[in-house]
Amino acid sequence: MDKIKVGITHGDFNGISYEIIIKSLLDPRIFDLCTPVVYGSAKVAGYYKGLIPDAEGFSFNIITDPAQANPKRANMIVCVDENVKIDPGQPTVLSGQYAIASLNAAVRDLKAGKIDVLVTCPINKKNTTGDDFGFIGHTEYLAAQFGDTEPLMFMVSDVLKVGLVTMHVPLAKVPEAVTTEAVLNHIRAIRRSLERDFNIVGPKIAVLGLNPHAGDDGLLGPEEQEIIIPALQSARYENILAFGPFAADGFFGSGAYRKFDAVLAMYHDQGLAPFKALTFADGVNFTAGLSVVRTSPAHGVGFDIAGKMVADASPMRAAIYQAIDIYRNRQVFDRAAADPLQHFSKNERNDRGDGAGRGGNRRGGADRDADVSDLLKDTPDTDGAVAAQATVVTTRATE
Ligand SMILES: NC(=O)C1=CN([C@@H]2O[C@H](COP(=O)(O)OP(=O)(O)OC[C@H]3O[C@@H](n4cnc5c(N)ncnc54)[C@H](O)[C@@H]3O)[C@@H](O)[C@H]2O)C=CC1
Ligand SMILES: NCC(=O)COP(=O)(O)O
Repeated sequence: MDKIKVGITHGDFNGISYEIIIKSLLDPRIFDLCTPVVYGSAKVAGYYKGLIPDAEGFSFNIITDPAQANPKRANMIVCVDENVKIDPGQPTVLSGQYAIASLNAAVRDLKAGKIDVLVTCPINKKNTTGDDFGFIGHTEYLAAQFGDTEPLMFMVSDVLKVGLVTMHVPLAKVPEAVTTEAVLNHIRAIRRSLERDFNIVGPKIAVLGLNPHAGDDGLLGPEEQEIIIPALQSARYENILAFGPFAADGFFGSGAYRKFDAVLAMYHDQGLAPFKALTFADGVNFTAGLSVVRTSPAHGVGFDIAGKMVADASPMRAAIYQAIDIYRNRQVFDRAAADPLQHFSKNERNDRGDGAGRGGNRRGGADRDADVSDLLKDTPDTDGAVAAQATVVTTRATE
C-alpha cells in the first residue's frame, strides 16, 4: 500500500513554522508513516535549519510535483521567489503573500489528488486578510474551496475534543450567531466527525451554555432556555447523545469533560482556552465536515519566539499523526458504510487496528463506561422537560 502523502504548508515563514516543520521531520520514524511534501522555500528552510541544533544532516529533497516525492525523505515544492527577505518575528507583506502562495499550491495538489491530506502551519490573520485572500482563516478558505458551507472548527487531542459554534467572530456578534439551527447543526457535525473520523460509536457530546452559570435559569440571559435547550431537544429526537447546557467553568474545573467524547463550545475562547490549557502539546486544529482532511497545530505563528529555537514541535507532530489517523479511519468507515454486508460490531469497530497505531483516538479520551443515565443526572434541567425527554430518546438510542 502506498504511504499517505502529507502536504504541509509553511504558513507565515517569519513565525515558528520552519522550526516546527524541520524538528518534526528530523526523526526518520516519520517516514515509516507518511511521505511529507512541504510547500515552501529552500532558502527559508536553510536559514532556520542553520539555527536548529542537531539539524546539520537534515535537507529537503527538492521536487516539482508530488509524484516525484521520495518516500524516505522530506520533500519540498518551492513556491516562493528565493530572493525573499526573512524577518523572524515580523509579520511582513511578503510573508503574508507567501503564506497564501504555499496554501494555494497545496490546495491545488490536494484537489488533484496528488497529496492525500493537508497539514497547515499557522498564518497571521492580519497580513493574509485582504484583496488577494478574502478569508479570515484556513477554515473559511477551505470550506469555500471544497464547497462545504458549514465547516466545524474541531480542536482535538486524546484528552479533549472541542468544537465551536462560532469561530472567528467578534465577541459582540456571538449572541446573534448562536441560533438553535447553528447549535443543532454543530452537534450533528460533531457526531458525524466522531463516528467517521475518530471511529467512536454512539459518541456522547456535552454542550456548553453561553452565559455565566449557563444562564442561572434565565436570570443571567435567555439563550440557554430559548436557543440551546431546544437544539438539545431536537438532537435527542435524532438519537444523538447530547447533554447540557453546562456552565463552562465548573464543567472544565471539575473534570466533567472526561465523561464525554467531545464538547461543543459557543465561541472561540470558551472552547480554546481550556483546550490549550489542558492539552497544548498534542493539541490539533482539525477542520471537520470537509471532503478532505486538514489539520494544523492548535497554536498560532509564535512571533514572540520566532528564530529563538525554543518552539515545541509536539503539536505539529500531533497534527501530522492526526491527519494520517483520520484519513485511515475515514477509509475504514466508508468501506463499512458502502458494504452493508460487512458488519462491524461496536467493539470490533472500536478495536480495529487500521489507524496509525496510536489507539487513543478511538476512545476519544472519554470515560466510555460513563452511563447515559449518570450523565443525565449531572445535566442541568432548567424546566424539567429536557431530562425526561432525553431519558426516552437516549434509551431508544442505545437499544
Ligand atoms: N491556524 C492558524 O493559522 C492560526 C493562526 N493564528 C494567528 O497567530 C497569530 C498570533 O496569535 P496568538 O494568539 O499570539 O497565538 P500564538 O499561538 O502565536 O502565541 C501564543 C503564545 O504561545 C506560544 N507558542 C505558540 N506556539 C508555540 C509552540 N509551538 N511552542 C512553544 N510556545 C508556543 C507563543 O510563544 C506565545 O507566547 C495571530 O495572528 C493569529 O491570527 C492563531 C491560531 C491559529
Ligand atoms: N485559534 C484557532 C484559529 O484561529 C484557527 O484558524 P484557521 O485554522 O481557520 O486558520
